[in-house]
Amino acid sequence: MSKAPITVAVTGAAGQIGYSLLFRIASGALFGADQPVNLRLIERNDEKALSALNGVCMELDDCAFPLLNSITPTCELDVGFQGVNWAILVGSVPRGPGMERKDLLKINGGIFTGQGKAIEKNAAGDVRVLVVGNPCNTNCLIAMNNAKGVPADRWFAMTRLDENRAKSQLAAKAGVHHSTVSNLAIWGNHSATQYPDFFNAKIGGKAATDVISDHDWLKGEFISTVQQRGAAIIKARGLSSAASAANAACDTVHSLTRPTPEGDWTSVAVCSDGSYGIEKGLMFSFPIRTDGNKWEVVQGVPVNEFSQAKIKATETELREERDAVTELGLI
Ligand SMILES: NC(=O)C1=CN([C@@H]2O[C@H](COP(=O)(O)OP(=O)(O)OC[C@H]3O[C@@H](n4cnc5c(N)ncnc54)[C@H](O)[C@@H]3O)[C@@H](O)[C@H]2O)C=CC1
Ligand SMILES: O=C([O-])CC(=O)C(=O)O
Repeated sequence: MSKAPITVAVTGAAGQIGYSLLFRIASGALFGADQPVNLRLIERNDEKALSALNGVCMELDDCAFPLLNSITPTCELDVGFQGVNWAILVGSVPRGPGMERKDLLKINGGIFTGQGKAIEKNAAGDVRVLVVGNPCNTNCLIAMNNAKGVPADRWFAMTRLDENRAKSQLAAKAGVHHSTVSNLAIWGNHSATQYPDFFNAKIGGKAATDVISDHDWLKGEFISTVQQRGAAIIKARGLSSAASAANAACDTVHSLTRPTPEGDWTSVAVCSDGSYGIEKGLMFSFPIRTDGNKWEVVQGVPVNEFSQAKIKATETELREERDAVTELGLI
């Protein structure tokens, strides 16, 4: 191992997503085949959760991953976030059938105040944070506002699963492979108001609206399928999506740490700087580009009347969530 290891904290490490995610991180899927990693695995201070975490650590040991430099299982936030370069915040309660993700705010919101504070106190100077636990945009807002010493451009909430789902739906409709779909922006909240922007998406380099002639499908069923995909998986599996969520977390970190392919963009929720008229400070999913270190919201993406209405609706929901957590005293 020639490179210095990257230290990654994962909360909820013994949960469903953790069980898929940790093995991908340890095998090099996020940071590359020559990049060693230290894993700091955080769970609740609960006998069952810590026993499960112990089992996961045993399995990580049993993989003998060449890139895995160390594993630190803990329920102490000060230990878990010590010196971390990346914090992936998964630990929180998933929703059940019939719930919206924002119904989890009261249950999960409080987790992110303490974690924000502990990240500010203990993490490395270059820390970047990806929030996966739902409702992820507003949980990220809570953590960020409890860690004012960590710059706002280091905080991300995951909408990549929505981007991947939308690409897969468009590809299936067009009868092509999903790898040919690009420029798929998810705007707004990781919720039923998100807007998967088919107007700017491309299939094989052509406008998706030229390749797919059924515009009623694009404006209706396509959007609602992507918005409701999480609920559909909960209904089918009895549990929320875990492997695809872990995969999307890997994709997110991978995309944020490497230059974005020319002409394309990726979707992730970031702290709004007012681009596209979105209220500053909300954690809002935009099309972004990066050089692997510094990212920027892609400017000048055409937003027509239809898109504008959808983007406003998801912004309104995020304002409401922000107001709710303000009232709860979490920010
Ligand atoms: N942003 C996205 O696209 C997606 C987000 N999710 C969300 O991810 C979260 C986790 O999902 P699963 O892994 O399936 O749930 P899970 O219930 O299988 O695992 C959650 C784990 O978090 C732990 N945990 C709870 N509170 C904690 C705390 N304060 N500190 C550390 N660990 C804590 C639990 O002990 C458990 O092991 C849920 O909120 C779910 O809704 C799930 C899929 C996609
Ligand atoms: O739907 C849920 O609650 C889990 C999730 O965020 C997703 O699958 O997109």
